[in-house]
Amino acid sequence: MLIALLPGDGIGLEVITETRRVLDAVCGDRLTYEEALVGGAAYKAMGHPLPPETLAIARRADAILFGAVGDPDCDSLERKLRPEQAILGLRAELGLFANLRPAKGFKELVNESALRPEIAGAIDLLIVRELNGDVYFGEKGMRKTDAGRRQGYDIMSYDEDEVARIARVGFETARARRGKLCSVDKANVLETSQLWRDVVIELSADYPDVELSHMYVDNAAMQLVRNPGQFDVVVTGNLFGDILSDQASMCVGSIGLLPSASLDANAKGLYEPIHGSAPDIAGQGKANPLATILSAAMMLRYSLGMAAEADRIEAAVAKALAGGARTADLGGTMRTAEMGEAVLRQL
Ligand SMILES: NC(=O)c1ccc[n+]([C@@H]2O[C@H](COP(=O)([O-])OP(=O)(O)OC[C@H]3O[C@@H](n4cnc5c(N)ncnc54)[C@H](O)[C@@H]3O)[C@@H](O)[C@H]2O)c1
Ligand SMILES: CC(C)[C@H](C(=O)O)[C@@H](O)C(=O)O
Ligand SMILES: [Mg+2]
Repeated sequence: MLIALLPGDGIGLEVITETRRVLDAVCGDRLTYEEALVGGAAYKAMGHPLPPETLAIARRADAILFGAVGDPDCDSLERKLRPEQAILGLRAELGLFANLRPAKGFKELVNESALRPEIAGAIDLLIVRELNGDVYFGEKGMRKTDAGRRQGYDIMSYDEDEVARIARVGFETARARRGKLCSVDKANVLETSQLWRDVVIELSADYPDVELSHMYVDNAAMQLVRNPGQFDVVVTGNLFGDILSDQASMCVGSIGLLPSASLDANAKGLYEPIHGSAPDIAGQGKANPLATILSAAMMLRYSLGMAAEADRIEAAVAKALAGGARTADLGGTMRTAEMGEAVLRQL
């Protein structure tokens, strides 16, 4: 099976290196890789953050393993040339509309969580984030007001089909887990959210076995910290899901722990940590590679039909943590490669 390997920028390279070692140990030559430049690295070498060659490799691969994009050197570029356009472009071009971001506590880490141990111990939720629409992909620009003042705008919109297809993913995943779905919106203010809520309620007739609730996003942010154990599956839009998933990572212990899958209608997927290129620690061997290693496990399970191998990797990560493996984000002193080795030892 062919994997498109896209390390990207900053710590993306470091966390992909460790993940590749783990995949080699578990899958050997059953996986082959085509590596390509993406993000700031691609812009610097080829003048575009998502060169056609990279997109072609992503299209023909069975799955895509992605590090992170983002490079401060590119901050002054016009928006369409910035590194982040690469990940947005891949999501749009490949129709990766369903972003699954699981946040599951490790019992060994309850003391590293930002929450009290008894609350952190209860977190086991899945954020199902819509990934092809919302304010991310609406018309945007910069214009002048009648008074001659600069005005930036980004149009937020969802149509009912976009809402329905992600809501179905929410219902189906809730059905396969603990049967609870919380739809998060801002229906007290936004028309997009009112439509979102209406469509979710209409669909719920097909899922009488799923217990549906609705929550405004501001309350959801608070409830995630107060009592994350109340959530099973959370389905939400692109922007709210982006923010809530970073927040959920600190309930578990670190942003360096949360993996993700971005799936199309046929479960072809891109797999990446939820974090970015972390320029503040890039190149220093400080990054926690576990989010990417766990993303690779999701890849094996969802796109490659290798569930037993995925289980092995997840068990090895849990054992490494149980054995005291800690990078700096978890209050320890291990370097990125040492954390990779701690996982390898458990395999
Ligand atoms: N999917 C992606 O490629 C993606 C995701 C998020 C941000 N970004 C981009 O990354 C760049 C940096 O953004 P940011 O600083 O807001 O977010 P970030 O996630 O890169 O970093 C936020 C903070 O968390 C820390 N951190 C992140 N991952 C870590 C890890 N694995 N181990 C230890 N610490 C970790 C960083 O050091 C930083 O202090 C920006 O260009 C942004 O657009 C890309
Ligand atoms: C880099 C950025 C475009 C991206 C997003 O907002 O989706 C990131 O924050 C993420 O969570 O993957
Ligand atoms: Mg994000």
